[in-house]
Amino acid sequence: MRIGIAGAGAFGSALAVTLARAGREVTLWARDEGAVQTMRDTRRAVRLPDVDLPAGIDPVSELSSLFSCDTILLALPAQVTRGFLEAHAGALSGRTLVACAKGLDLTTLTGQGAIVVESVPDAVPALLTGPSFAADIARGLPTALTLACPDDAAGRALQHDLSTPDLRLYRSTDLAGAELGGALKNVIAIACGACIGAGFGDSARAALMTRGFAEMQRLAAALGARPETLMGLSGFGDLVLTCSSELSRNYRYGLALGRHEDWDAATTVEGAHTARAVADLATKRGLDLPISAVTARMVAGELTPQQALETLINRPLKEE
Ligand SMILES: NC(=O)C1=CN([C@@H]2O[C@H](COP(=O)(O)OP(=O)(O)OC[C@H]3O[C@@H](n4cnc5c(N)ncnc54)[C@H](OP(=O)(O)O)[C@@H]3O)[C@@H](O)[C@H]2O)C=CC1
Ligand SMILES: O=C(CO)COP(=O)(O)O
Repeated sequence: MRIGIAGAGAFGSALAVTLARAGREVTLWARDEGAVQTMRDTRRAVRLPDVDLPAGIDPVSELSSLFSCDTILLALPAQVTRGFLEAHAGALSGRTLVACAKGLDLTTLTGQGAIVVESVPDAVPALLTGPSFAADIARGLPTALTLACPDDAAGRALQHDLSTPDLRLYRSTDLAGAELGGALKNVIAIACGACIGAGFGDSARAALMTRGFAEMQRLAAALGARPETLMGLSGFGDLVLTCSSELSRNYRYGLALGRHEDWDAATTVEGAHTARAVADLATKRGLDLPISAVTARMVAGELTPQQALETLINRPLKEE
């Protein structure tokens, strides 16, 4: 069985590496012909420093090679997934499509699993998410993730196809819960980074993580997720990792906001887009999500971290 991966960024490359090390044949697609040629010539990943590509990985720039795979992992930025799937819906018909991005689509306010369902209705939709840095996976460090697939039988097969000796996959049928956990934690990670960057301290960060998790649960429940999914790897697990490690781009972006430092706009920071989407969803559904709301306003340059803190701490006192 050959596994296709769309996107040879950090995550797509890391997944390709762990799968190929476990003996799977992998077609790794990137849009940039030059990058593909470099990978073929050097057998090194272009977006992951010092990572060798095992022989089982075939880097390609022709979409036809990707579309010949029965199972395709979508490791593109969250705002790119829908356009990619809609443009190629015919060629992707009937495939198993595993969304790997973590973010809500800004135009439709939908998660990555729902995008697969809507864009390619006759595909088998699935989602791979949870606490994992690409660099850790590529180094062969132990990692546990959630594989969500509404079709239990297809999910069981996929769990075996995508698990490796270093990558332990837990199964779920709750696509909505898994996609929301991975997307929403990025917003809270930006808030936590800003908190530490501005010097508000570890206690304040713990409060943001806890109250941020309450917001994640509130929004996810309103959108039909199962509460227990948010308690697992895709929700709580990824929240802990992303809010506490400088390996996270979302957290580092927050640190830069807190320190009033410049940030490279080309870096993938999913939480910046998702913060806006969450603010829109909260307005539409009449939900109170104060940490996400101030984070969206910080990202938009409408609030400084100090103003965001004052907004949160001066809210009316309430029961926990
Ligand atoms: N990095 C990580 O540790 C993890 C990342 N993820 C998630 O994976 C997703 C991707 O992240 P990551 O791989 O790190 O991001 P990167 O920034 O490393 O890579 C993004 C990739 O997407 C490609 N790309 C961007 N726009 C397009 C487009 N319009 N059409 C085709 N390809 C495009 C880029 O190609 P080009 O180089 O040509 O611009 C690049 O190869 C994110 O949602 C992230 O949250 C999940 C878990 C861990
Ligand atoms: O999702 C991730 C860890 O699970 C990667 O986080 P960043 O996108 O913030 O780097």
